[in-house]
Amino acid sequence: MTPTLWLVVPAAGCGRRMGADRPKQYLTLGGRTVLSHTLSRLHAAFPEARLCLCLDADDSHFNPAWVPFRDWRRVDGGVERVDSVINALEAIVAEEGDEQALVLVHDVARPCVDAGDLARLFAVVDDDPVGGLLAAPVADTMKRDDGAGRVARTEDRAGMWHALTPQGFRLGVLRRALTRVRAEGVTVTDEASAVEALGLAPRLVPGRRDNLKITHPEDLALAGRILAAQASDERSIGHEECR
Ligand SMILES: Nc1ccn([C@@H]2O[C@H](COP(=O)(O)OP(=O)(O)OP(=O)(O)O)[C@@H](O)[C@H]2O)c(=O)n1
Ligand SMILES: C[C@](O)(CO)[C@H](O)COP(=O)(O)O
Repeated sequence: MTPTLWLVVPAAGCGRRMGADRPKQYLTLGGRTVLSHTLSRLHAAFPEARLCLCLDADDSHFNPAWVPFRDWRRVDGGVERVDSVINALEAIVAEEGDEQALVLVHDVARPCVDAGDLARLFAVVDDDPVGGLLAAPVADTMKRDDGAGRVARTEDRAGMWHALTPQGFRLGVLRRALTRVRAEGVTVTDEASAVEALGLAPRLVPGRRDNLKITHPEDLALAGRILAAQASDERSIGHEECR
């Protein structure tokens, strides 16, 4: 039997760096919330997946109408991202008997994720014994600061990648990795770091650099321009196909 595909969307953050009057996933682009855009992108790529949405227990902004999935459930987020994802995995384990179920974890703050990237990531992680993540090769020169606003040194950018999301792993591997780093007090900012701490090497799946994580105020307008450009490209491709 084909293992189930689960999508975990951490959406319980407060958007401190955005500094808005609400969590950034509830800011709007083109009249729709960031959360709605992100879930629509994931649903277009994986309409039959099962969704586990991590929301703050006191979230007063969420509207279930923004969830396009037929099979979805809400779990309470945790203090940190890793706690939110672990809460989702525990809810999945309670429903899913198969540790081989594939779990893709995607930030709600990444609404511009490309359908082709999603398809390529799924194809890789569905056929890999470890799993992997979308990532973009570093194209800028990278500086390490001295803590006082000056350059301490330039880092070698060869072989450096920006980790993006989704990041995809088998349920058993991911649950073991995240619970272990939390138990050991190891701080991780993505799922792949926890899997690496098991001594495993996730696959790097090259992804588009416009898979932006909305983090700072200027990112919102940039994400809006990316979404508009992607929509325009889709319309022009649609016209081409009609000719
Ligand atoms: N306790 C947390 C913290 C973060 N997230 C989610 O993890 C993703 C990436 O986190 P980040 O971009 O840091 O979002 P925030 O934590 O909201 O931002 P900030 O750090 O600026 O507060 C976001 O989709 C966020 O909603 C979560 O589900 N639970
Ligand atoms: C998971 C992630 O998006 C990969 O780059 C990133 O680590 C999230 O970091 P944040 O500080 O929680 O936004």
